[in-house]
Amino acid sequence: MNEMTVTREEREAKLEGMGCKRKRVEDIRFTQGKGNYVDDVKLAGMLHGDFVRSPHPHARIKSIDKDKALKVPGVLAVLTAEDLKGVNLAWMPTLAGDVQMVLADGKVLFQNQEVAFVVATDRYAADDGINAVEVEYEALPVLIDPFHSMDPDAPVLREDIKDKKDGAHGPRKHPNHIFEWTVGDKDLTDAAFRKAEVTIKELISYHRTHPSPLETCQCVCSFDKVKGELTIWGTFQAPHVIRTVVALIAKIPEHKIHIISPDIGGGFGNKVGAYPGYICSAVASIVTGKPVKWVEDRIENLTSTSFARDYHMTTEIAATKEGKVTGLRVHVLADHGAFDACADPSKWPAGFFNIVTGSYDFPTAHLAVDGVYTNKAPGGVAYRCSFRVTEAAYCIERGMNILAQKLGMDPVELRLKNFIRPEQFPYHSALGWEYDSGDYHTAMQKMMETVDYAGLRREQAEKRDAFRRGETREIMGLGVSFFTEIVGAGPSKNCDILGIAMFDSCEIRLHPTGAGIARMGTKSQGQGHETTWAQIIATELGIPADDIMVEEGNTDTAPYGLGTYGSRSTPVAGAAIAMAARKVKAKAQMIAAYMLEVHEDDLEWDIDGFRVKGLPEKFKSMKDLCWAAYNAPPPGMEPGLEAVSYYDPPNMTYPFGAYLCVMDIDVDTGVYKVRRFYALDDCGTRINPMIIEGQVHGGLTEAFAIAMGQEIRYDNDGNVVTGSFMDFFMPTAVETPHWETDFTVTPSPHHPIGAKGVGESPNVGGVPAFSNAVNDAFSFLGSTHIQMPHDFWRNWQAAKNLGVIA
Ligand code: PCD
Ligand SMILES: [Cu+]
Repeated sequence: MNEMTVTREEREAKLEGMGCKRKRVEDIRFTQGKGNYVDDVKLAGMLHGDFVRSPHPHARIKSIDKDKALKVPGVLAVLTAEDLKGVNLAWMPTLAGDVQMVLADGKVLFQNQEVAFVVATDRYAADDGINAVEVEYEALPVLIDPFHSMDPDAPVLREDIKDKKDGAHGPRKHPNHIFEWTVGDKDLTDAAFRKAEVTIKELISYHRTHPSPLETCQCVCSFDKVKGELTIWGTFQAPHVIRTVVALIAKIPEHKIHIISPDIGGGFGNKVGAYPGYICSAVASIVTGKPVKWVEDRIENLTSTSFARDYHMTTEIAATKEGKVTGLRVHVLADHGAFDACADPSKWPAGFFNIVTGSYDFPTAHLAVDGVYTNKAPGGVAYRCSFRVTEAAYCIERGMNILAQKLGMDPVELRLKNFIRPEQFPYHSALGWEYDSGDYHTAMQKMMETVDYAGLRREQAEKRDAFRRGETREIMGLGVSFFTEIVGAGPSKNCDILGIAMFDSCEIRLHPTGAGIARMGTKSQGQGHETTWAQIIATELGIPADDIMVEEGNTDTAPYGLGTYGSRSTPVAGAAIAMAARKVKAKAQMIAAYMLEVHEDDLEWDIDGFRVKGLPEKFKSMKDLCWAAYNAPPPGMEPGLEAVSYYDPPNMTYPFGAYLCVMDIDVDTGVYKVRRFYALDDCGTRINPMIIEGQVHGGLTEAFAIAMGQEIRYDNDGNVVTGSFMDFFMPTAVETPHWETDFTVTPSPHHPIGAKGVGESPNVGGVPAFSNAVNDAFSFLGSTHIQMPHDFWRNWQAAKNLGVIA
């Protein structure tokens, strides 16, 4: 038989299945400039829309005069909130149960808020039109500091709900209060603190930042009046959700809405939410009968679409003298900006922040989160954050270091002492999660051995002595972080978006010659799904990955799914892919049994086909079975070979990792050098090790950016002072450190292929590693906690505050 002349290894290798460092198939077009992005969509007669934006962070709108703008050559329409009211679209629902202005209705609440939408024949005309719109504002007092948002005399921001006593998540304490969310056992935790031998308390702030993908948010809307159909090409991470939301709010039947996410130039959570640009373009297309394109510029992206973080976490840990943790108490003040447009699953006002107990066995914990309004842009969940997990990991990883310092213990030793032990999995955390699997000690041990942790600590001790003797002005920091992520939203029992359950899907159709197409409800924005999804199918079905075309992002053809964010694609859609493949395989097995004239149970799977147990020469390859499925199926069986799976995961997955950053800081200038960065990730079964490495490199670079300088900062008057790449730190290859990656493999017990997500992990674990390195460097000078971002200026400032420079 032909198959027998090649070795099993060769047959296996030819598939390029799971575990293979398969080259990214999408990069063939990306590296040749042949990607097809939203801005590449150019339709006949297409118009361009752009926004008049508010220079004021808080002001009443006294009047909007569009007359002059409408006289500008090329300008066809100017939309304001008054126009949108006619179609009931002046406000839109947010994913967090709040409502948000599409165009400023009576007042503006943050700088650069959308006030009017100008539609013109080209972008230049639209811009001239914008300059000609006359808006009269009456400035109002500005609220920027979240710690003052609930002051008795604070300006009331949301007049639309000022008398509403109840919000989407329970009672409100103040007109600027959004929600209070509490989890855990308060009495037990308070008791643990009363009994504690050692406690720490620190305000740990995670500043506001922004995902700023290379490609900004954009769309092209085209309404066909004759058919009554609306087609939208957009930078959507979740195309099906957009379709359902458009159907619900625009009252267009869902089958007459076509959402297409073409190639996307990075998403990072920025492209999950719904923005005024989408609604205004759709309305403009309906009004003008022409396609309308809207493309955000960089400043608009940084200042008005989904920000990230802005969590202020008062963190307390109780412990014994020996360093065993006995309780955790955290209060978070969450700054949501002008509207609560957080993209968490709807039931979770603070996302999965209750993963804040981290990798440690806390017998009890209590968490309270207060969300408040300020005069800042809305958003909240984006930037490799998987629903506030980055904030939680930063909180506990800084907290553990602060505790170690107080106990005079090494931060690694403290962690080893408190880790959840392998035999405790599945582990029930004090704040309500069930961790699926983990082996933290092994991962930490591997990190320590690889980097020679003990040797690094000795070197640090010598350097500190030399510093004290005045022989050097450089201090050395070792930043340890050990994170546990929670990804794969999610089980419909606890996750939905506006009532839409968070399953995901895959449809596989094999063609007669043994090639096929697979479609999912997810949407790659650069992650490489076209490569990795085919690898899962290759291993499951014995068809070379090269013979499988992966298609995502078209709601007309893809099965319904919730999209790509929160590292959910591998845990949820990845499972659906395996399940759909197994359905296909079950049918193929029946066909093989018929062709080989044996009972199905007498067959065994062998790399790329079925063989009769004990009779190795009796074999049918998957390729043979594809042909037979269409052209010679067993009597009574319907032809064809395809299947679809909608997968509702039983639990989330809990990837983890051990990171170490070695940093040197010159105290006189604040200039830091990242000497070494080691990242060990455990994401269970690894589909493509090269893609994982790329994901980790990208995520660490973002973590470096955030920890070491990137910030969306407002001055006291409400001006965004970091609204362009002139001021917003965007590391290039020059600043970016070298990354060392490593791994352990602890499969997820409930996932069909044992895989956990990985895309977000490096940001979750990376930020605390950098921040702990800086803090560790300064700790021997008497400092406990220095605020991020740790740019040169702040490091220099820290040295000054500690009295080491005059
Ligand atoms: N075990 C394992 C896992 C995983 N993987 C791979 O890796 C990746 C990833 O994955 P994941 O983790 O599952 O995730 P996804 O879902 O897919 O994605 C998402 C993520 O992803 C990341 N990464 C990235 N990359 C790129 N390039 N771009 C972008 O944009 C991005 N973004 C970011 C973010 S931010 Mo959010 O949205 O915030 O929530 S979330 C996120 C893909 O490809 C996959 O397949 C493998 O291989 N294996
Ligand atoms: Cu996220």
